[in-house]
Amino acid sequence: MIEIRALTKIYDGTPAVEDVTLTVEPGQIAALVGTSGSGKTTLLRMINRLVEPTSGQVLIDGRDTREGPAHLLRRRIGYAIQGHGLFPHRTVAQNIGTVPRLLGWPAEKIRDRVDELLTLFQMEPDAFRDRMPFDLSGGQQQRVGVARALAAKPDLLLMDEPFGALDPVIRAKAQADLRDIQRRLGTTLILVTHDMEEAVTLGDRIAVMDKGRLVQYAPPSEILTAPATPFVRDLIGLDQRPFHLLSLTPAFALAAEGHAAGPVLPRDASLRDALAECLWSGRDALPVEGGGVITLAALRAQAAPAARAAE
Ligand SMILES: Nc1ncnc2c1ncn2[C@@H]1O[C@H](COP(=O)(O)OP(=O)(O)OP(=O)(O)O)[C@@H](O)[C@H]1O
Repeated sequence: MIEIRALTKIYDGTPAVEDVTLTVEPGQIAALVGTSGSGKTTLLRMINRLVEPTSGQVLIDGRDTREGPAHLLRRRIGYAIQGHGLFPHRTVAQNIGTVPRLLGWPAEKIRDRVDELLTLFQMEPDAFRDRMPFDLSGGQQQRVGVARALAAKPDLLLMDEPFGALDPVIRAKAQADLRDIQRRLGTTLILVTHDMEEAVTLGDRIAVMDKGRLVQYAPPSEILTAPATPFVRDLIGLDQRPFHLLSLTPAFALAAEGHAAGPVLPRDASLRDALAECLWSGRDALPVEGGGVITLAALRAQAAPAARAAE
């Protein structure tokens, strides 16, 4: 469990982060959102002490992160940033093996771990382990960056806009992969993002920052339907609210008795995907993989009442 208590960072008399308190339960994803300059990166970097707090505390599983040297703390915490930050003159395998090597893992164990992670990220180990970063596509570099952050099996992973540079298709895939891997490994994840859709689909809870302060910390559905301040409402974007709400629910959860013609919707597709498919194919109902159908009327009901309740 990550406990952030009254954390503050002051630069030249101006607070970048002010009195932030929040807890992230083990195995959960917290998404940090807010306008540019609201203190998200500073907050994230105080957790692994890349930035030293002016005051306040961070506890990881009850232990104050100020106990012991910062570089040892950082070996226990995965960290992935936008633009991946790979070492350009090291192979994919050397990049992924960076922290295990620092921790003194035997060479064979590191090799196995590198291959395991490459396989997990759907990059054939024989084809990729000896490549250099410049030989990879942007999406592959990004996945190697995340694999490197996960290499030493950290219980905690910090990510700062990890998918910011990716095109929408690769981005959606990378997000799905991350969620899958995070669930499988039980990693606690704190993620900075500019993208509300990413925060809604990945976050168990969303932390909204405004001018260095935490203004709301709640599950996505609550942020969307009961924004705590006008700032949070603006950040969500009122016109996007129904779509964000639909993104929260997988298709199988709304599938009801009935019959519908045409191609089947994957059971894990979101209701937003279902709406897009209805509109695009001109159908009023879609069959869902594994049984049942989703109707346009059900999608409308799902998107609307919660949105109206927030008015
Ligand atoms: N090393 C520093 N020295 C002085 N001021 C800093 C430093 N780092 C950050 N700041 C200031 O602290 C504030 C918060 O910055 P931070 O990078 O945490 O915001 P952010 O929400 O991550 O922004 P963005 O979304 O643009 O990355 C900004 O006003 C920034 O200028």
